[in-house]
Amino acid sequence: MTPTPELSGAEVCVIIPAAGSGTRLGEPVPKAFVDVGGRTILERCVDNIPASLGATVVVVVPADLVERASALLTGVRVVAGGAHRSDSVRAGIAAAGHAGILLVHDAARPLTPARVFTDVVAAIRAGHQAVVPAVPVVDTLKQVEPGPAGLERVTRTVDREELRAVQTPQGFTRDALLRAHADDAGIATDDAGLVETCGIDVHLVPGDPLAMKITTPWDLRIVRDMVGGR
Ligand SMILES: Nc1ccn([C@@H]2O[C@H](COP(=O)(O)OP(=O)(O)OP(=O)(O)O)[C@@H](O)[C@H]2O)c(=O)n1
Ligand SMILES: C[C@](O)(CO)[C@H](O)COP(=O)(O)O
Repeated sequence: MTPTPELSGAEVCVIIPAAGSGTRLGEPVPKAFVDVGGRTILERCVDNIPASLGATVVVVVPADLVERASALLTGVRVVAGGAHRSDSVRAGIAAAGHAGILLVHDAARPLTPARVFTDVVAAIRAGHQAVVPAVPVVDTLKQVEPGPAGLERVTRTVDREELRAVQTPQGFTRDALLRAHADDAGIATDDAGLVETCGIDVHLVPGDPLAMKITTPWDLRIVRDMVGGR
């Protein structure tokens, strides 16, 4: 892979979609604003972006929380998101200026190590258009169909050796991410999925267990235990 000269010094912008409601978490405030050990998930997420990237940061929050987020965070641009994750990412892209490398990083992954960010950016600078952190799948996976009396029926066991669980930050050249979102059919749960649909190759770097996403109350409990908070 030949490094792409125009990307070797390209500016990086990290877009943080944080406009979700956290339905599966079930807290009384939107997920990014939930407290973990005295600080919001969102503040922790922003603080984890390594300074060595020299990145600009765009945070996308629910429209009624733009002021609150702006007061909590310094040195970032805060904009209002939309109904779906991809709408919020598009609002972030619109506020990202002309950075040549765009990272999209869930606010819901507040413990992501710096190494994951730097590996993603290094792989983009090395010439890849789309780079995603991923971890092996450790469970045995079954494909199912609806069955009688509400019990699903297994149709087959999936070969987990061919599967990876993807995380964020997901990194893209500006052109790749813009193309993917211009064509968005609204079905992908991540940005790499939209990029794949455009026919652009997506490559993987090692993810990290600490880049786990807070989705359920159990995840929140784990993260609170890890930071020594309530
Ligand atoms: N309309 C939306 C929906 C999601 N997100 C963000 O996308 C990330 C990943 O989404 P997820 O963890 O699924 O968050 P929620 O959509 O809030 O969760 P749920 O599906 O349980 O409601 C989160 O940082 C979330 O804030 C967003 O910015 N705008
Ligand atoms: C972007 C993402 O976090 C990658 O794992 C994920 O796809 C978000 O959607 P989910 O439905 O909450 O998994």
